Amino acid sequence: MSRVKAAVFASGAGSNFQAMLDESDLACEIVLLICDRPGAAVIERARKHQIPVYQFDPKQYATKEAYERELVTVLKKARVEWIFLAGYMRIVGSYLLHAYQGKIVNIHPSLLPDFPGKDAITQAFAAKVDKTGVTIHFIDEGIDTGPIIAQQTVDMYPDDTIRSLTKRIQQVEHKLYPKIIKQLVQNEGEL
Ligand SMILES: Nc1nc2c(c(=O)[nH]1)N[C@@H](CN(C=O)c1ccc(C(=O)N[C@@H](CCC(=O)O)C(=O)O)cc1)CN2
Ligand SMILES: NCC(=O)N[C@@H]1O[C@H](COP(=O)([O-])[O-])[C@@H](O)[C@H]1O
Repeated sequence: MSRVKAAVFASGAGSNFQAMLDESDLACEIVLLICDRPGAAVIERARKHQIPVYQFDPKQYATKEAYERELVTVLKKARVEWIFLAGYMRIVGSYLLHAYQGKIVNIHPSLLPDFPGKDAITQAFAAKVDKTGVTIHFIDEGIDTGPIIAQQTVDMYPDDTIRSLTKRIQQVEHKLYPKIIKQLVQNEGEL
């Protein structure tokens, strides 16, 4: 029986995408990388693993729905059932949300609801909290407001820099995301 198919959406370095590729027992098959940033390092990671890449430039479209309609056509043609956002820096609009209701998951580098948005690590560092962490959640129309699936804390130390904190957070992400993906896919969205 063929595995459930998934797509990853990413905009940057792609270390979480790489962690999924390196996981031998992910329970789903990553069949497509969607990237909104031509030249992003994540694209080369996909190429090295012979994963098809669909690149798009949002600035070439009049509206978010216009490019999301194209994305959904590509996703459905590839029989994608799950979408995992991994450093995808676009707000997912209602068209894509409804096409994949309850099947779009995001990873965020803070203990939501603390520090939502694009610069969570910088926010936590500036707030001088003694711990932060990682959140994996379903997405909804809001930003980082969807139902939380899993969280793991990461301690902060007085001599931390943003770089050292980011490294520890991403070490947690690279273990937690593949683990949660496997559980979600095997349990059809339930944990
Ligand atoms: N509908 C949702 N979409 C996304 C979510 C979400 O929770 N709901 N999570 C984000 C990831 N993210 C932070 O966690 C985030 C990404 C992008 C933005 C943002 O303001 N993007 C702007 C501009 C992007 C750009 O200039 O490159 C935009 O897309 O209009 C905020 C938070 C992923 N998507
Ligand atoms: N707002 C969402 C957000 O900040 N996501 C964060 O982007 C990074 C992507 O790294 P990667 O490209 O190396 O996987 C990850 O740390 C992820 O938590």
